[in-house]
Amino acid sequence: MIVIEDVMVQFGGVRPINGLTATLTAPVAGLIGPNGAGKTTLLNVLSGFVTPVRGNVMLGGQPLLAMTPLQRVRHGLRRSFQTEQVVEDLTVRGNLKAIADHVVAAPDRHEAIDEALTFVGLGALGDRLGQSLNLFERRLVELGKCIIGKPKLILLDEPAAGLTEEEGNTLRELILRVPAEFGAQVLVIDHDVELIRAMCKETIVLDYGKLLAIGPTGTVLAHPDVRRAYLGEL
Ligand SMILES: Nc1ncnc2c1ncn2[C@@H]1O[C@H](COP(=O)(O)OP(=O)(O)OP(=O)(O)O)[C@@H](O)[C@H]1O
Repeated sequence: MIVIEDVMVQFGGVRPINGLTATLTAPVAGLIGPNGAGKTTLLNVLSGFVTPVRGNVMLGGQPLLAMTPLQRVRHGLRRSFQTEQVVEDLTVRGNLKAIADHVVAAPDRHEAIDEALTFVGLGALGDRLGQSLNLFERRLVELGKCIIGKPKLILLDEPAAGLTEEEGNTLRELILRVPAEFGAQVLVIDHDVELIRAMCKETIVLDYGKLLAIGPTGTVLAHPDVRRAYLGEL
């Protein structure tokens, strides 16, 4: 469960997050909003790259904001980025080891990496270099990195962007299995409303840094303010 209390982020005169209070409990939750709504900034607050001027964030009952990004990773926070972060001159296994080294005890690392590779279907590609991977394989490596070492919360920024429909569906099915199989909550940012509808039981909508709506995804997407602000309806 993520609890966000009165969070404000200020960059000069801009407030990309402006007094946001919200609690997300669904195993797979969605985060949507128009361009510039503050979605990426909220992910940056959760992962520790942006420090709010005020507010509080709790993950699994523990306050996050006092932790460094690495402490948050050790506390169970994982993140994938819009542009995937696969290291080109490491193998697939090496990419997973880079995170396992921080979050899994040495004797258990090999098994944790094998488990993640098998889950994402890259068992046969463990020795391939990052630079030889296509976009879908890179997304799978990213997801593999996210599930290593008892994650509590996985933040996915547009996980299916640029993938074919079939690849997107495969990734979606894997993401939906994560809460039950790895015990982590997943928060997905995406502009694809149908993807959010298909994946997320609960959705939060931001608009200019403020909460526009939160609740069951179907209810939220039918909300007149959301349809106006986000879906462009009058
Ligand atoms: N480092 C920064 N300095 C100044 N302004 C920033 C900074 N980062 C973000 N902003 C501004 O904060 C606002 C929210 O940006 P953010 O990237 O969080 O929105 P977003 O909802 O993720 O948008 P998109 O869907 O386009 O990725 C925008 O007006 C943006 O220009």
